[in-house]
Amino acid sequence: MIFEKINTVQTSEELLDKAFRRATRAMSGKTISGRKTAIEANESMMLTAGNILTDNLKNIVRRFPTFENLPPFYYELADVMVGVDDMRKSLSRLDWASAKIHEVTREHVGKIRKAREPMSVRKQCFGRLSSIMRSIDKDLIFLNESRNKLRKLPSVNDEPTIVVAGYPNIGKSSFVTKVTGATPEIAPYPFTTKGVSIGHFFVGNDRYQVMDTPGLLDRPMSERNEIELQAITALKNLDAVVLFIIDATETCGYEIEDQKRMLEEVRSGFKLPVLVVANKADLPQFRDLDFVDMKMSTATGEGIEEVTSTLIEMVKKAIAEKEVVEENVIMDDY
Ligand SMILES: Nc1nc2c(ncn2[C@@H]2O[C@H](COP(=O)(O)OP(=O)(O)OP(=O)(O)O)[C@@H](O)[C@H]2O)c(=O)[nH]1
Repeated sequence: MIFEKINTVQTSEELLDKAFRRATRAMSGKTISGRKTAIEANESMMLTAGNILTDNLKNIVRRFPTFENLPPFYYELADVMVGVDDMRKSLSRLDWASAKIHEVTREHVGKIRKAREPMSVRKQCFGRLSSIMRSIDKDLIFLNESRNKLRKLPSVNDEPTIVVAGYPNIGKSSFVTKVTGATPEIAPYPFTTKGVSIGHFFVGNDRYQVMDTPGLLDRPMSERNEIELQAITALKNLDAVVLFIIDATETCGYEIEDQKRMLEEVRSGFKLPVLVVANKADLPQFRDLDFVDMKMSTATGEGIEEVTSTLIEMVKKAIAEKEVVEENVIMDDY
Protein backbone atom coordinates (compact mmCIF):
# COMPACT_ATOMS: atom_id res chain seq x y z
CA MET A 1 0.00 0.00 0.00
CA ILE A 2 1.08 3.44 -0.88
CA PHE A 3 1.40 5.00 2.58
CA GLU A 4 2.54 2.01 4.53
CA LYS A 5 6.21 3.01 4.58
CA ILE A 6 5.44 5.82 7.01
CA ASN A 7 6.31 4.70 10.54
CA THR A 8 4.65 5.97 13.69
CA VAL A 9 5.63 9.60 14.16
CA GLN A 10 6.88 10.02 17.71
CA THR A 11 6.03 13.01 19.87
CA SER A 12 8.62 15.66 20.67
CA GLU A 13 8.73 14.33 24.24
CA GLU A 14 9.54 10.82 23.04
CA LEU A 15 12.17 12.04 20.60
CA LEU A 16 13.85 14.21 23.24
CA ASP A 17 13.82 11.35 25.72
CA LYS A 18 15.48 9.08 23.21
CA ALA A 19 18.11 11.68 22.28
CA PHE A 20 19.01 12.60 25.87
CA ARG A 21 19.07 8.98 26.99
CA ARG A 22 21.47 8.05 24.20
CA ALA A 23 23.61 11.06 25.00
CA THR A 24 23.87 10.01 28.63
CA ARG A 25 24.54 6.42 27.69
CA ALA A 26 27.38 7.48 25.41
CA MET A 27 29.07 8.89 28.48
CA SER A 28 28.38 6.14 30.97
CA GLY A 29 31.41 4.25 32.18
CA LYS A 30 33.77 7.09 31.28
CA THR A 31 35.53 8.81 34.13
CA ILE A 32 35.51 12.52 33.85
CA SER A 33 38.53 13.98 35.56
CA GLY A 34 39.85 17.35 34.70
CA ARG A 35 38.72 20.10 32.40
CA LYS A 36 39.75 18.45 29.13
CA THR A 37 37.70 15.34 29.63
CA ALA A 38 34.78 17.40 30.93
CA ILE A 39 34.77 19.40 27.70
CA GLU A 40 35.03 16.28 25.59
CA ALA A 41 32.30 14.47 27.50
CA ASN A 42 29.82 17.32 27.32
CA GLU A 43 30.66 18.04 23.71
CA SER A 44 30.06 14.46 22.77
CA MET A 45 26.74 14.44 24.64
CA MET A 46 25.58 17.50 22.71
CA LEU A 47 26.65 16.01 19.39
CA THR A 48 24.95 12.69 20.12
CA ALA A 49 21.67 14.34 21.13
CA GLY A 50 21.76 16.74 18.16
CA ASN A 51 22.48 13.97 15.67
CA ILE A 52 19.74 11.73 16.99
CA LEU A 53 17.18 14.50 16.74
CA THR A 54 18.16 15.64 13.25
CA ASP A 55 18.34 12.04 11.98
CA ASN A 56 14.91 11.24 13.36
CA LEU A 57 13.33 14.37 11.94
CA LYS A 58 14.91 13.81 8.54
CA ASN A 59 13.65 10.22 8.52
CA ILE A 60 10.10 11.28 9.25
CA VAL A 61 10.18 13.77 6.37
CA ARG A 62 11.76 11.24 4.02
CA ARG A 63 9.18 8.57 4.70
CA PHE A 64 6.26 10.76 3.77
CA PRO A 65 5.66 10.62 0.03
CA THR A 66 6.45 13.47 -2.33
CA PHE A 67 2.90 14.58 -2.84
CA GLU A 68 3.43 15.81 -6.41
CA ASN A 69 4.45 12.29 -7.42
CA LEU A 70 1.40 10.57 -5.99
CA PRO A 71 -1.11 9.14 -8.43
CA PRO A 72 -3.90 11.76 -8.69
CA PHE A 73 -6.40 9.37 -7.10
CA TYR A 74 -4.34 9.14 -3.92
CA TYR A 75 -3.42 12.81 -3.95
CA GLU A 76 -7.08 13.77 -3.99
CA LEU A 77 -8.05 11.31 -1.27
CA ALA A 78 -5.13 12.37 0.94
CA ASP A 79 -6.22 15.95 0.44
CA VAL A 80 -9.82 15.20 1.39
CA MET A 81 -8.83 13.15 4.42
CA VAL A 82 -6.08 15.21 6.01
CA GLY A 83 -5.15 18.13 3.76
CA VAL A 84 -2.00 17.93 1.63
CA ASP A 85 -1.13 21.58 2.26
CA ASP A 86 -1.21 21.16 6.03
CA MET A 87 1.00 18.09 5.77
CA ARG A 88 3.44 20.01 3.57
CA LYS A 89 3.61 22.85 6.08
CA SER A 90 4.21 20.51 9.00
CA LEU A 91 6.90 18.63 7.12
CA SER A 92 8.68 21.84 6.25
CA ARG A 93 8.59 22.88 9.92
CA LEU A 94 10.29 19.57 10.70
CA ASP A 95 12.94 20.43 8.12
CA TRP A 96 13.39 23.81 9.73
CA ALA A 97 13.70 22.25 13.22
CA SER A 98 16.25 19.76 11.99
CA ALA A 99 18.44 22.52 10.52
CA LYS A 100 18.02 24.67 13.61
CA ILE A 101 19.05 21.82 15.91
CA HIS A 102 22.15 21.28 13.85
CA GLU A 103 23.00 24.98 14.05
CA VAL A 104 22.37 25.25 17.81
CA THR A 105 24.47 22.17 18.53
CA ARG A 106 27.38 23.57 16.48
CA GLU A 107 27.09 26.91 18.21
CA HIS A 108 27.37 25.30 21.66
CA VAL A 109 30.21 23.04 20.61
CA GLY A 110 32.03 26.25 19.67
CA LYS A 111 31.26 27.82 23.02
CA ILE A 112 32.18 24.90 25.25
CA ARG A 113 35.90 25.12 24.52
CA LYS A 114 36.09 28.55 26.02
CA ALA A 115 33.63 27.94 28.80
CA ARG A 116 34.52 27.80 32.48
CA GLU A 117 31.66 25.36 33.17
CA PRO A 118 31.35 22.90 30.28
CA MET A 119 28.36 21.21 31.90
CA SER A 120 26.34 24.41 32.04
CA VAL A 121 26.92 25.01 28.31
CA ARG A 122 25.64 21.51 27.61
CA LYS A 123 22.60 22.13 29.79
CA GLN A 124 21.92 25.36 27.98
CA CYS A 125 22.21 23.53 24.68
CA PHE A 126 19.76 20.81 25.80
CA GLY A 127 17.36 23.54 26.88
CA ARG A 128 17.47 25.09 23.41
CA LEU A 129 16.99 21.69 21.75
CA SER A 130 13.97 21.04 23.98
CA SER A 131 12.33 24.30 23.07
CA ILE A 132 12.91 23.78 19.35
CA MET A 133 11.37 20.33 19.63
CA ARG A 134 8.42 21.61 21.64
CA SER A 135 7.72 24.20 18.96
CA ILE A 136 7.02 21.39 16.48
CA ASP A 137 5.00 19.27 18.89
CA LYS A 138 1.69 20.04 17.13
CA ASP A 139 3.21 19.20 13.75
CA LEU A 140 4.46 15.83 14.96
CA ILE A 141 1.07 14.98 16.43
CA PHE A 142 -0.73 16.10 13.27
CA LEU A 143 1.62 14.07 11.05
CA ASN A 144 1.08 10.99 13.17
CA GLU A 145 -2.69 11.36 12.98
CA SER A 146 -2.42 11.84 9.21
CA ARG A 147 -0.24 8.78 8.92
CA ASN A 148 -2.78 6.69 10.83
CA LYS A 149 -5.57 7.78 8.51
CA LEU A 150 -3.61 7.43 5.27
CA ARG A 151 -2.41 3.95 6.08
CA LYS A 152 -5.98 2.75 5.89
CA LEU A 153 -6.42 3.82 2.29
CA PRO A 154 -7.25 0.93 -0.02
CA SER A 155 -4.69 -0.34 -2.46
CA VAL A 156 -6.48 0.63 -5.60
CA ASN A 157 -4.18 -0.09 -8.48
CA ASP A 158 -3.47 2.26 -11.28
CA GLU A 159 -5.02 -0.10 -13.82
CA PRO A 160 -8.13 -0.13 -16.00
CA THR A 161 -11.10 -0.10 -13.67
CA ILE A 162 -14.80 -0.80 -13.79
CA VAL A 163 -16.67 1.05 -11.04
CA VAL A 164 -20.02 -0.56 -10.31
CA ALA A 165 -22.84 1.74 -9.25
CA GLY A 166 -26.57 1.51 -8.62
CA TYR A 167 -29.09 1.22 -5.79
CA PRO A 168 -28.80 -1.58 -3.19
CA ASN A 169 -30.01 -5.08 -4.09
CA ILE A 170 -29.77 -4.68 -7.84
CA GLY A 171 -26.98 -7.23 -8.26
CA LYS A 172 -23.75 -5.22 -7.96
CA SER A 173 -21.89 -7.73 -5.85
CA SER A 174 -23.31 -10.62 -7.89
CA PHE A 175 -21.76 -8.96 -10.96
CA VAL A 176 -18.34 -8.54 -9.32
CA THR A 177 -18.33 -12.16 -8.15
CA LYS A 178 -19.47 -13.40 -11.54
CA VAL A 179 -16.81 -11.61 -13.62
CA THR A 180 -13.91 -12.08 -11.23
CA GLY A 181 -14.81 -15.62 -10.26
CA ALA A 182 -13.80 -14.87 -6.69
CA THR A 183 -14.99 -13.26 -3.52
CA PRO A 184 -13.80 -9.68 -3.73
CA GLU A 185 -11.35 -8.27 -1.25
CA ILE A 186 -12.85 -5.60 1.00
CA ALA A 187 -10.67 -2.53 1.34
CA PRO A 188 -11.38 0.36 3.68
CA TYR A 189 -12.41 3.59 2.00
CA PRO A 190 -12.68 7.07 3.49
CA PHE A 191 -16.06 8.11 4.81
CA THR A 192 -17.78 4.79 4.44
CA THR A 193 -17.91 2.08 7.05
CA LYS A 194 -18.46 -0.64 4.48
CA GLY A 195 -15.29 -0.14 2.44
CA VAL A 196 -14.98 -0.89 -1.24
CA SER A 197 -14.84 -4.39 -2.59
CA ILE A 198 -12.26 -4.97 -5.25
CA GLY A 199 -11.86 -7.90 -7.61
CA HIS A 200 -9.73 -8.56 -10.67
CA PHE A 201 -9.99 -10.45 -13.94
CA PHE A 202 -7.70 -11.02 -16.90
CA VAL A 203 -8.31 -10.76 -20.60
CA GLY A 204 -5.19 -12.25 -22.16
CA ASN A 205 -2.35 -10.61 -20.26
CA ASP A 206 -4.30 -7.49 -19.35
CA ARG A 207 -5.61 -7.19 -15.84
CA TYR A 208 -8.79 -5.30 -15.03
CA GLN A 209 -10.03 -4.11 -11.69
CA VAL A 210 -13.71 -4.20 -10.70
CA MET A 211 -14.85 -2.09 -7.78
CA ASP A 212 -18.13 -2.23 -5.93
CA THR A 213 -18.59 0.76 -3.71
CA PRO A 214 -21.25 0.01 -1.10
CA GLY A 215 -22.34 3.09 0.77
CA LEU A 216 -20.83 5.35 -1.88
CA LEU A 217 -22.53 4.92 -5.21
CA ASP A 218 -25.76 3.34 -4.08
CA ARG A 219 -27.82 6.31 -2.99
CA PRO A 220 -28.58 9.77 -4.31
CA MET A 221 -25.62 12.14 -4.41
CA SER A 222 -27.81 14.90 -3.02
CA GLU A 223 -27.82 13.07 0.33
CA ARG A 224 -24.08 13.48 0.72
CA ASN A 225 -21.92 16.08 2.32
CA GLU A 226 -19.08 17.84 0.54
CA ILE A 227 -16.36 15.57 1.90
CA GLU A 228 -18.18 12.38 0.95
CA LEU A 229 -18.66 13.76 -2.54
CA GLN A 230 -14.96 14.49 -2.87
CA ALA A 231 -14.08 10.99 -1.68
CA ILE A 232 -16.33 9.65 -4.41
CA THR A 233 -15.09 11.95 -7.13
CA ALA A 234 -11.49 10.94 -6.41
CA LEU A 235 -12.44 7.84 -8.37
CA LYS A 236 -12.56 9.95 -11.53
CA ASN A 237 -8.76 10.02 -11.46
CA LEU A 238 -8.60 6.32 -12.21
CA ASP A 239 -8.71 4.93 -15.72
CA ALA A 240 -12.26 3.96 -15.08
CA VAL A 241 -15.67 3.46 -16.60
CA VAL A 242 -18.89 3.21 -14.65
CA LEU A 243 -21.20 0.25 -14.94
CA PHE A 244 -24.53 1.62 -13.77
CA ILE A 245 -26.84 -1.27 -13.01
CA ILE A 246 -30.59 -0.77 -13.15
CA ASP A 247 -33.10 -3.16 -11.68
CA ALA A 248 -35.89 -2.94 -14.24
CA THR A 249 -37.98 -5.41 -12.21
CA GLU A 250 -38.01 -3.09 -9.19
CA THR A 251 -37.64 -6.21 -7.01
CA CYS A 252 -34.78 -4.37 -5.29
CA GLY A 253 -37.42 -2.12 -3.75
CA TYR A 254 -36.48 1.07 -5.63
CA GLU A 255 -38.55 2.60 -8.35
CA ILE A 256 -37.15 3.03 -11.83
CA GLU A 257 -37.63 6.80 -11.67
CA ASP A 258 -35.38 7.01 -8.57
CA GLN A 259 -32.77 4.80 -10.18
CA LYS A 260 -32.84 6.96 -13.31
CA ARG A 261 -32.38 10.10 -11.24
CA MET A 262 -29.31 8.66 -9.55
CA LEU A 263 -27.93 7.67 -12.94
CA GLU A 264 -28.18 11.29 -14.07
CA GLU A 265 -26.36 12.42 -10.93
CA VAL A 266 -23.56 9.93 -11.55
CA ARG A 267 -23.35 11.03 -15.18
CA SER A 268 -23.12 14.72 -14.39
CA GLY A 269 -21.01 14.44 -11.25
CA PHE A 270 -18.40 12.04 -12.55
CA LYS A 271 -17.54 12.74 -16.18
CA LEU A 272 -16.56 9.12 -16.65
CA PRO A 273 -18.00 6.98 -19.45
CA VAL A 274 -21.13 5.21 -18.19
CA LEU A 275 -22.67 1.97 -19.42
CA VAL A 276 -26.26 1.48 -18.30
CA VAL A 277 -27.23 -2.16 -17.91
CA ALA A 278 -30.53 -3.61 -16.74
CA ASN A 279 -30.06 -6.68 -14.56
CA LYS A 280 -32.38 -9.55 -13.59
CA ALA A 281 -33.39 -10.17 -17.23
CA ASP A 282 -34.37 -13.68 -16.14
CA LEU A 283 -37.34 -12.47 -14.07
CA PRO A 284 -40.85 -12.31 -15.55
CA GLN A 285 -41.25 -8.72 -14.29
CA PHE A 286 -38.29 -7.62 -16.45
CA ARG A 287 -39.08 -4.95 -18.99
CA ASP A 288 -37.07 -3.03 -21.56
CA LEU A 289 -36.33 0.61 -20.80
CA ASP A 290 -35.40 3.23 -23.37
CA PHE A 291 -32.47 4.69 -21.40
CA VAL A 292 -30.74 1.34 -20.90
CA ASP A 293 -27.83 0.25 -23.15
CA MET A 294 -27.77 -3.49 -22.50
CA LYS A 295 -29.38 -6.18 -20.39
CA MET A 296 -28.02 -9.11 -18.38
CA SER A 297 -28.78 -11.56 -15.63
CA THR A 298 -26.13 -12.14 -13.03
CA ALA A 299 -28.22 -15.11 -11.91
CA THR A 300 -28.16 -17.05 -15.21
CA GLY A 301 -25.08 -15.43 -16.74
CA GLU A 302 -27.03 -14.13 -19.74
CA GLY A 303 -25.43 -11.03 -21.27
CA ILE A 304 -22.48 -10.91 -18.84
CA GLU A 305 -19.87 -11.53 -21.52
CA GLU A 306 -21.25 -8.84 -23.81
CA VAL A 307 -21.45 -6.36 -20.95
CA THR A 308 -17.87 -7.10 -19.88
CA SER A 309 -16.42 -6.81 -23.37
CA THR A 310 -18.29 -3.53 -23.96
CA LEU A 311 -16.87 -2.17 -20.71
CA ILE A 312 -13.37 -3.23 -21.73
CA GLU A 313 -13.73 -1.47 -25.08
CA MET A 314 -14.94 1.65 -23.31
CA VAL A 315 -12.07 1.69 -20.83
CA LYS A 316 -9.51 1.13 -23.60
CA LYS A 317 -11.00 4.00 -25.58
CA ALA A 318 -10.96 6.26 -22.51
CA ILE A 319 -7.26 5.47 -21.91
CA ALA A 320 -6.38 6.08 -25.57
CA GLU A 321 -8.20 9.44 -25.51
CA LYS A 322 -6.46 10.43 -22.30
CA GLU A 323 -3.08 9.66 -23.86
CA VAL A 324 -3.89 11.91 -26.83
CA VAL A 325 -4.80 14.74 -24.44
CA GLU A 326 -1.58 14.20 -22.45
CA GLU A 327 0.51 14.23 -25.63
CA ASN A 328 -1.13 17.48 -26.68
CA VAL A 329 -0.37 18.99 -23.30
CA ILE A 330 3.28 17.98 -23.66
CA MET A 331 3.37 19.42 -27.20
CA ASP A 332 1.86 22.66 -25.91
CA ASP A 333 4.70 22.96 -23.42
CA TYR A 334 7.24 23.28 -26.22
N1 LIG B 1 -33.45 -13.18 -10.34
C1 LIG B 1 -32.30 -12.52 -10.21
N2 LIG B 1 -31.88 -12.18 -8.99
C2 LIG B 1 -30.70 -11.52 -8.90
C3 LIG B 1 -29.91 -11.20 -10.03
N3 LIG B 1 -28.81 -10.56 -9.61
C4 LIG B 1 -28.88 -10.44 -8.27
N4 LIG B 1 -30.02 -11.04 -7.83
C5 LIG B 1 -30.47 -11.13 -6.44
O1 LIG B 1 -30.63 -9.82 -5.92
C6 LIG B 1 -30.21 -9.75 -4.58
C7 LIG B 1 -29.17 -8.67 -4.42
O2 LIG B 1 -28.01 -9.02 -5.15
P1 LIG B 1 -26.59 -8.40 -4.77
O3 LIG B 1 -25.62 -8.84 -5.80
O4 LIG B 1 -26.26 -8.66 -3.37
O5 LIG B 1 -26.95 -6.87 -4.94
P2 LIG B 1 -26.10 -5.59 -4.55
O6 LIG B 1 -26.53 -4.54 -5.50
O7 LIG B 1 -24.68 -5.91 -4.49
O8 LIG B 1 -26.67 -5.26 -3.13
P3 LIG B 1 -25.96 -4.41 -1.96
O9 LIG B 1 -24.74 -5.17 -1.57
O10 LIG B 1 -27.03 -4.38 -0.90
O11 LIG B 1 -25.66 -3.07 -2.53
C8 LIG B 1 -29.70 -11.14 -4.23
O12 LIG B 1 -30.73 -11.83 -3.55
C9 LIG B 1 -29.43 -11.78 -5.57
O13 LIG B 1 -29.59 -13.17 -5.54
C10 LIG B 1 -30.41 -11.62 -11.30
O14 LIG B 1 -29.82 -11.42 -12.35
N5 LIG B 1 -31.61 -12.28 -11.31
